[in-house]
Amino acid sequence: MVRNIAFIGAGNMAGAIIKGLIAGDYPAERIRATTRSAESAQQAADKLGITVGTDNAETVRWAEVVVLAVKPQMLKDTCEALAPDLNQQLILSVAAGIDTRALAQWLGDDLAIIRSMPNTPSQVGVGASGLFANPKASDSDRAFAQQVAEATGLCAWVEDEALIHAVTAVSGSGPAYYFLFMEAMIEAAQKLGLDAESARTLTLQTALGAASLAAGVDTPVDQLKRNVMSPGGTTERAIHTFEQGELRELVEKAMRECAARSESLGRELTQ
Ligand SMILES: NC(=O)C1=CN([C@@H]2O[C@H](COP(=O)(O)OP(=O)(O)OC[C@H]3O[C@@H](n4cnc5c(N)ncnc54)[C@H](OP(=O)(O)O)[C@@H]3O)[C@@H](O)[C@H]2O)C=CC1
Ligand SMILES: O=C(O)[C@@H]1CCC=N1
Repeated sequence: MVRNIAFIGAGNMAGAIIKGLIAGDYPAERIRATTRSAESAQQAADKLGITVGTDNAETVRWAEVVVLAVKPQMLKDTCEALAPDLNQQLILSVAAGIDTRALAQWLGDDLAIIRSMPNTPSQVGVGASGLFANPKASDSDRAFAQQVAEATGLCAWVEDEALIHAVTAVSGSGPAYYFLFMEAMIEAAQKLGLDAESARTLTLQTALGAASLAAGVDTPVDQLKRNVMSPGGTTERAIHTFEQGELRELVEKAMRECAARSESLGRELTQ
């Protein structure tokens, strides 16, 4: 299914999705985007190979699908300015925290609105998105949103919108947790004596290998972990150190904080 898609915002997240779509052979001439400044529009156009302008109204009138990809703090003003130019386009919002009820209030009550919580690995085709559709979205709207999400990776639907907060804590923000872990491993590897390049490549390949293995076999991750841990061996000492440092509790706490921030962001910005 090919529809004219307008991205309002062409930053990190929109750029990741657009790159994924184009890599999956979605026709570039059916994708346009806007930014605030002519300078950033030019930069995004050069980077993405699509038309990028600064005229939201014109771009939205051209579109059949409008993807809201500005920061949540900008969303209310952006939506209210767009509302007069909407004519039953499907709305896809990637903004954290802002629910479909608020979006409908700002954009128009009758609109089909689908929220997507994607992540930046979408730009290399390994994204993970959570999707929620309001009741106005048709099966074909849902199919289109799923097609966009699957062009950049995999997706899962939630039927309770509140679960988008949980999706944000897992996959939306999740890449940053792994990047932090990689950063910490690279730093520690250098303290153990490896040069910077070896520290980096060995860390990244290990992350890639572990994720590929976990995704590629049916074995549960705790068993995969045990497969690395020889009794009385080296890994056991490292894992024991993580457990003693209450890594699990810390991960749960961090993810609860993330979901709570998604909720409070929504409350703050939709009052
Ligand atoms: N980054 C991530 O990992 C994820 C982000 N998200 C969500 O994606 C959304 C965008 O985040 P991100 O891509 O990181 O943000 P960026 O700051 O990278 O991009 C924001 C973009 O919005 C543009 N913009 C701002 N105001 C307007 C406007 N009124 N009209 C048109 N364009 C406008 C900016 O243009 P200019 O440069 O000219 O200001 C810029 O291109 C957020 O709502 C975030 O919650 C969701 C999942 C993951
Ligand atoms: O940090 C944020 O608010 C956005 C939403 C999910 C990932 N980045």
